[in-house]
This record gives sequence, structure tokens and C-alpha cells, in this order.
Amino acid sequence: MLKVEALEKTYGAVKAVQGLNFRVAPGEVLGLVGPNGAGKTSTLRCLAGILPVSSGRVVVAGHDMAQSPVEAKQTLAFLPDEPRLFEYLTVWEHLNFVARLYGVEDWEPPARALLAEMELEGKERALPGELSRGMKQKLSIACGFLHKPRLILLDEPLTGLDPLGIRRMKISLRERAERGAALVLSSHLLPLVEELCHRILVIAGGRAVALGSLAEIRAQLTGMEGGSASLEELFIRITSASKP
Ligand SMILES: Nc1ncnc2c1ncn2[C@@H]1O[C@H](COP(=O)(O)OP(=O)(O)OP(=O)(O)O)[C@@H](O)[C@H]1O
Repeated sequence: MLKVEALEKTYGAVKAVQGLNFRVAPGEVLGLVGPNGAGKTSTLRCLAGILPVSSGRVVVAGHDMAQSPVEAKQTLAFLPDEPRLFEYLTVWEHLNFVARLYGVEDWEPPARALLAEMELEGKERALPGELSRGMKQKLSIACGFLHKPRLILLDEPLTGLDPLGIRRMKISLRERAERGAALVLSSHLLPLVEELCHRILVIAGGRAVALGSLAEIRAQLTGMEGGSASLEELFIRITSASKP
């Protein structure tokens, strides 16, 4: 569903992402982890087509992001950590607007189901200014899910959610993967990554320093298959080893 080849992103002299290669299959959840400034957000924004890549290729469901950006973007949803909403559109109008943008037919039944899933029932007429931080996040996620994206890119998706909201969101994400969506999820919450992700890409200084399942990364690092090191322990070992 997602193919990334030799992805590079530079900002002037800053090399934020260097030589990333990976694929994500339908139904798979890939965790993107790395220290502050590692290049996670830059990577996700390049995958979403929000930032142009400096070199390399991003292909979403067979559509090359550089050559067929509209087709590629129609297939995906990008959920940033800071929800970006329209100040003068109500909750329901947001969903209506997104449905029209993506050409979702008969959008009202799925929009209602999403509001129920995100616990926003009764808030249909509220403006963003009347919503809490977590509710804004949930509305942004509902808008992202409305067109049934086949690739879901999430940057710190649980920021601002309460414990029950976090649990519900984990279920929602897992369900989308079970129905065949590919997910790429960046987070500093390593237990969440450990719980939800089938494979993990660890980046540091813009470069991939480990890629595989937790068991594979553990085996690469310790040479002991079936060892019990947590992702947190592995993360600290990998990222401190890759420091210049
Ligand atoms: N718009 C920009 N202009 C210049 N440099 C940038 C810009 N955005 C990011 N960078 C730089 O690119 C590098 C990677 O930043 P990025 O935000 O992708 O990291 P991150 O892994 O998401 O970090 P964090 O965990 O802190 O959110 C950093 O050195 C950062 O300073």
C-alpha cells in the first residue's frame, strides 16, 4: 500500500531525512519512533504529500506522489498531532465539507457512525472553539476516516485524549488495520507502539537505524531471539549507539 524509496528531505543545509526505504502492506501497522528531531514528522509529511521530497519516491496504492498527487492523496489520511480545524464550521459542517472534498457519496450514515465512535454525539452544532482539546482531536480523526482511507498516517495520534479515549482510539486503529488499511504511526509512547505495531522503524538523525518486528529488532541487537527487552530498552540502546 505504501512504498518509500530512497526518501530524502532537506531544509537548506539541514538533512532531516536521509535514504529511507520501507514498505507497508495492507493491514499492517508500522510504528515510526526516534528521538526529538529524528525526522519523523518530516517523513510523515513527505508521505502525505504535504512537503515535497528533496529526492526519492513515495508510492501510495500504486500512485506515485510526484506524478499523480491527487490520486495518491485521495487514498490516504494524514492526522497531525495538532488538529487543524475551521473556526467557523460546526462539527457536522466539517464532516460535510470533507465528504464533498473527497466525493464521499451518502456520507451522512458513516458520518453519524464516526461521531458515535469518537463520542461526539450531541456536538454536531458545536464550533471548534466550543470543543475541548481531546474533542478537537477526535473530530480531526473522524474527518480523516470519513473517506475510508487505505493508508492512514498518524503523528502522535493520542495527544490530548483521556485514558478512555486512548483505549477507544487503539480499538479504532486496530479495526481499520483489520479491515485492510495500512497505518504508519509516529509516537514517543513506546508501550503504545509495542502494542499496536506489527513492525517498527527506528530513525535517528534522519536515518533508519532499525526496521523489523520487535522480536527481529531484539534479535538483531542482542543476538538472542526471544529475549525480553522492551521497546523502550531497545530504543535507548539503538538511539544512544547511533549518536555521533
Ligand atoms: N520547516 C523546517 N525548516 C527547517 N528545519 C526543519 C523544519 N522542520 C523540521 N526541521 C528540522 O528537521 C529535523 C527533523 O525534524 P522533525 O520535526 O521531522 O523531527 P521529529 O522526529 O518529528 O521530532 P519530534 O519528535 O521532536 O517531533 C530537525 O533537525 C528540525 O530542526
